[in-house]
Amino acid sequence: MIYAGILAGGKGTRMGNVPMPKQFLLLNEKPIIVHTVEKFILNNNFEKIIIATPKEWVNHTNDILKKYNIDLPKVEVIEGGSDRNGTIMNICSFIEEANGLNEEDIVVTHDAVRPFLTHRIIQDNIDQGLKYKAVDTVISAIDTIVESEDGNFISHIPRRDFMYQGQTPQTFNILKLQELYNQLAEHEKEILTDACKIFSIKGEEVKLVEGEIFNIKVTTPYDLKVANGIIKGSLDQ
Ligand SMILES: Nc1ccn([C@@H]2O[C@H](COP(=O)(O)OP(=O)(O)OP(=O)(O)O)[C@@H](O)[C@H]2O)c(=O)n1
Ligand SMILES: O=P(O)(O)OC[C@@H](O)[C@@H](O)[C@@H](O)CO
Repeated sequence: MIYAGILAGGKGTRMGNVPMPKQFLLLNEKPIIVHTVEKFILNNNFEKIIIATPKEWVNHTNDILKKYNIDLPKVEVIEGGSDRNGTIMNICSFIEEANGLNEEDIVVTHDAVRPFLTHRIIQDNIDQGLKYKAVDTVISAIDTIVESEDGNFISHIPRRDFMYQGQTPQTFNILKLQELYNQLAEHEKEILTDACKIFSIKGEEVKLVEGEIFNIKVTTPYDLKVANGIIKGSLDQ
């Protein structure tokens, strides 16, 4: 079966002094998370869409799903984990307890705060996720990427045509993801900036699908301004 996991378990500390985690802030009069969930509801392939939020925001999330008429039987709100990968693992455990797991089951995980993903990106993740055990959504690096181990001097400049920037969705075979995550030592978990790295540090292949430059992650107050610009631009067209 095909599941969606919406990662909304963060506190949004880089957004600064705002009254609620950024996924609940309004973008064109609608919470960011609602924009995101609506994109997933439009794809009929999902058995369940599981949203994971901080414990104290579960009720609020259910309330806003009702308010925007997306409180469908296939949408579930659960408690997230203490870090992003912990949230993904909570979603996998929820699926396992609710429906059991078999070899073919996949989960399309997505940052709640990337509201501009497209139907094409979701479908490419599903199609490739059914063929490969892990899938990452990426765009080609635009700037030259400079590596510095001490923050003072360049240690390496990799070839830009080999460089990409990771976005989400990231899609996984659920049993394989659980197997690899459970093999990780604590020091390995600490260096994970996303879930595809769970596969890559274990030498497992991760298939790439093409993202979009506008599939931004709302992380800082500046990003919220950009996001408002993107929405306004799409309404003007
Ligand atoms: N324990 C966590 C931490 C993060 N996330 C989610 O992962 C996505 C991307 O993470 P990030 O932008 O870093 O979100 P925050 O952790 O909320 O932000 P910050 O690091 O600024 O506190 C967000 O949708 C966030 O809600 C999550 O589901 N569970
Ligand atoms: O929490 P951070 O912003 O450091 O990293 C999270 C991201 O790596 C992850 O959410 C994906 O968006 C892939 O970029």
